[in-house]
Amino acid sequence: MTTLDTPPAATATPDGSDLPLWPASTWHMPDGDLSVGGVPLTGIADRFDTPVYLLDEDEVRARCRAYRRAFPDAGVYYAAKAFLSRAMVHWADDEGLGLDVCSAGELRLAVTAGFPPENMVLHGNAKSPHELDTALRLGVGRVVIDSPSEIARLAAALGPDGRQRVMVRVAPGVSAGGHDKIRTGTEDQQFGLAIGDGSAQHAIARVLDRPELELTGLHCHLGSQIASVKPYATAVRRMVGLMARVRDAHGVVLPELNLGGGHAVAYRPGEPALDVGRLARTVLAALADGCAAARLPVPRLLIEPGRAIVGPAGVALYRVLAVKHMGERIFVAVDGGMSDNPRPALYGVRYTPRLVGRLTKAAPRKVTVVGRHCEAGDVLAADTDLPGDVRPGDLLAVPVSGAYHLSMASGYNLVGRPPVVAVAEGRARLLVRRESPADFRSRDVGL
Ligand SMILES: Cc1ncc(COP(=O)(O)O)c(C=O)c1O
Ligand SMILES: N[C@@H](CCCC[NH3+])C(=O)O
Repeated sequence: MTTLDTPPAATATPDGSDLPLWPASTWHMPDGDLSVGGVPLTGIADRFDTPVYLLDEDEVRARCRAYRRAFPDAGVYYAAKAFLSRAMVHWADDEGLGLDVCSAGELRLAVTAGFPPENMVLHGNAKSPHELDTALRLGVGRVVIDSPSEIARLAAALGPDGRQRVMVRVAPGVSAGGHDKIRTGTEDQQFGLAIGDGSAQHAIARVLDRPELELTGLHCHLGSQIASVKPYATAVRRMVGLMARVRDAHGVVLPELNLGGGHAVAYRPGEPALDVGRLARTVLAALADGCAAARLPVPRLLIEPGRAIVGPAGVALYRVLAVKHMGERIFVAVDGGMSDNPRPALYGVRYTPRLVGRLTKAAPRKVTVVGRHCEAGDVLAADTDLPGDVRPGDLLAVPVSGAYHLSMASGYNLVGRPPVVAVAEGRARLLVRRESPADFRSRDVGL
C-alpha cells in the first residue's frame, strides 16, 4: 500500500495543464496515479475504501483567502449548506470568514465546534419556532427574515427586553442560475419578499415598527451556479433603489447589503466559472454608482459563497464494479451513485471522471458512468471519455465534488454515506466517518 503520511515520491511531476478542474496541489505520479495535497489517490482508496470524498484543505483555505482579498471590506460568510463539518468550521473561522447557516442543525454543529455565533447569519423560508429559539439562545448574529409571519414570531420569541439584528430577504426580480430549480431571485418562487407587489416594503415597515428587531439591511440571493457578473450588478441597482425608498419612507439609512452567493464553478473543462475579482469590481462599482445617484452612504457588503469555496477542493473516488455493453452503449458501474451525488439526477449536471492508479495506452472511448442504485437515472457521467480498457477494480476519480455532495447525500438503498478525508502536506486524516449498517440499525427503534 502507498504510504499516506509522506509527500509523493520525488519522481512525481507537477503538471496542471491537463487538470484544470483539479485542486492546485494535484500532481501526476509516474504510475498513473494522481496525488492531491501530497497524498496519492490510490492510497486514499486503499486506506479508507471507496466511495470516499477527499477535500484539499489548502485549496479550501486559498479560496477563502481569495474572497477576502477580492472583498477586503466586505463580510464573507461561507454558506455551510455546501459542506459542513467541524474541520470546515475551523478553516472558515481561521480564514476570517463568517458562516451562513440555514437550520438549527448547521447552527449547532458550528457553535459546538467553537464558531462565534455572532459571526453567523441564519436563513430559511420556513424556520421552525424551535429553530428561532435555538438561534436566539445561541446568540446568532443576524436572522434573515423571509416571510411576514416570521416577524411576529421572532419578536414574540425575543420578549419585551430582547433585541435581535435582522435583515429582510428580498426577491429582486432577477433571473439567474445554472438550472431552473436553483434560481431564487425571481418573484415566482418561494424565497424572499417581492418588490413588485410591495411585500418587501410592507415587511420592512413592520420590522421597523418592532423595537425588538434591529434591521441592519436587506438580503438577496439570486440563485446558484451563476457564471456572469451582470445579474449581480442588476440586483445591486434594484436593492439600492429599495434602500433609497426605505430612507424616503421611514427616514432610515440601512447600513448593510447582503448579496448572497451563487458563484459558478466549472464541472467540465471549458465550462465558465465566475471570476471572483471581476465580480468584486463589478459589484463594488455598481454599489458606489447606485449609492451616489441615490445620495445614500455605501452600505457594508456581505456575501455568502458556498460552492466556490469547497466545490473545486473536493474529489470523489469510486471503484469500478462492472463494465457492461448494452446495444451501442457501454456502462461503467461504480460503487457509489445518486446516494452520494444526486446532482446529475436533480440538475442534469455532467462530471468528468478520470481513471487513476494505472497507466494505459488504450484509446479513449465514450462510456456512461452509472451508480449502483436501482434507477435508470442514476448516472454520474453520461457519454464521457474513459480508456477503452476500463475494467472492474479500476479506480475513478471525479473532481469538483466538494460542494453539495455529502450535504445532499441520502440513505437510499441503505448503502451508507461515504467518509470525508482531508488531505494536506502529504497527510490524510478522516474528518467524517463512513455511515455504517450500525448507524441505520440504531435509528430503527420500533417493531
Ligand atoms: C441564502 C443562500 N446564500 C448562499 C448560498 C450559497 O450558494 P452557492 O453555493 O451557490 O454559492 C445559498 C445556496 O444557493 C443560499 O440559499
Ligand atoms: N444544491 C444545489 C444548489 C442550491 C444551493 C442551495 N441554495 C447544487 O448542488 O447545485
